[in-house]
Amino acid sequence: MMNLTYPIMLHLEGKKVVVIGGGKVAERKVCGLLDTGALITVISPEATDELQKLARTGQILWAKHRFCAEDIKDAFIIFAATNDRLLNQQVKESAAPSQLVLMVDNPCESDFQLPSSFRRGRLSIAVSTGGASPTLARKIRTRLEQEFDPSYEEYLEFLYLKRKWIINEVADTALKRKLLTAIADDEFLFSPDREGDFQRLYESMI
Ligand SMILES: C[C@@]1(CC(=O)O)c2cc3[nH]c(cc4nc(cc5[nH]c(cc(n2)[C@H]1CCC(=O)O)[C@@](C)(CC(=O)O)[C@@H]5CCC(=O)O)C(CC(=O)O)=C4CCC(=O)O)c(CCC(=O)O)c3CC(=O)O
Ligand SMILES: NC(=O)C1=CN([C@@H]2O[C@H](COP(=O)(O)OP(=O)(O)OC[C@H]3O[C@@H](n4cnc5c(N)ncnc54)[C@H](O)[C@@H]3O)[C@@H](O)[C@H]2O)C=CC1
Repeated sequence: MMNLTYPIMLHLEGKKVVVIGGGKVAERKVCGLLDTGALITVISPEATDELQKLARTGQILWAKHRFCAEDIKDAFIIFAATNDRLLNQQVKESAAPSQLVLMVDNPCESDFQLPSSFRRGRLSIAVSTGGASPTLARKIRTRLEQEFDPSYEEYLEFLYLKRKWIINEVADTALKRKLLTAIADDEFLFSPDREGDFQRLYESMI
């Protein structure tokens, strides 16, 4: 029986992430890293138009040369995303055991895999098939995007602010618990007046 993977949400602000290769797959991995605050470097003699644009606008660094071991010094995460299987393997071998390496053509020997994911503000939804079928992961993600539509972004912001308020202002543990459960009810998702509904709920409980 194979070991299971462990889902995790990483804070990457200020962390060095190196992507070896500048093709379509490298581009997809890079796009998923934008807006995380990671310091992204692409190592590749060639790069897609989109990667070149990201380099021009300063969102990533592009080192226009072939991989050498020095490139991954101090990297927290490394994507070996070239079309050369041996080179991808060599990247893994050049890395320290504590560095997280993903080889795009070798899931079994990689330290992690990427799920298919989307965001609605503070809400992240990620789907993994453990390498069985990235296409199915994408299909499920597309289905979930319909259910968890863009209205969730505002809803999550409401939940975030109200939860913070409740934790800071409500001392009674039982009432706190009741309020935190109540704000996650569908009623607030569909409400045209969340603030008013919350005030009424709060007053009915105190
Ligand atoms: C193990 C994993 C490691 C990793 O993270 O890279 C991996 C590995 C491989 N992918 C391959 C192929 C494809 N990958 C995609 C797409 C995605 N691949 C992603 C993740 C993962 N891919 C990880 C497992 C995730 C899981 O299982 O759930 C997604 C979800 C996330 C992302 O990349 O950001 C993103 C969809 C994003 C989205 O749209 O939502 C497509 C479809 C397409 O391009 O449209 C195809 C072609 C069709 C097909 O194969 O199904 C190949 C074979 C290469 C070959 O030999 O041809 C390998 C290598 C192997 O399997 O050995
Ligand atoms: N994990 C995943 O999600 C997927 C993985 N794959 C795998 O990913 C590989 C790459 O796919 P694409 O991006 O479409 O290929 P591609 O051919 O578009 O790009 C390959 C890139 O690698 C770079 N490269 C080659 N040798 C290099 C070296 N020594 N140093 C630095 N860069 C070097 C090239 O300049 C090029 O930019 C495929 O061969 C396939 O095995 C394919 C689809 C999905």
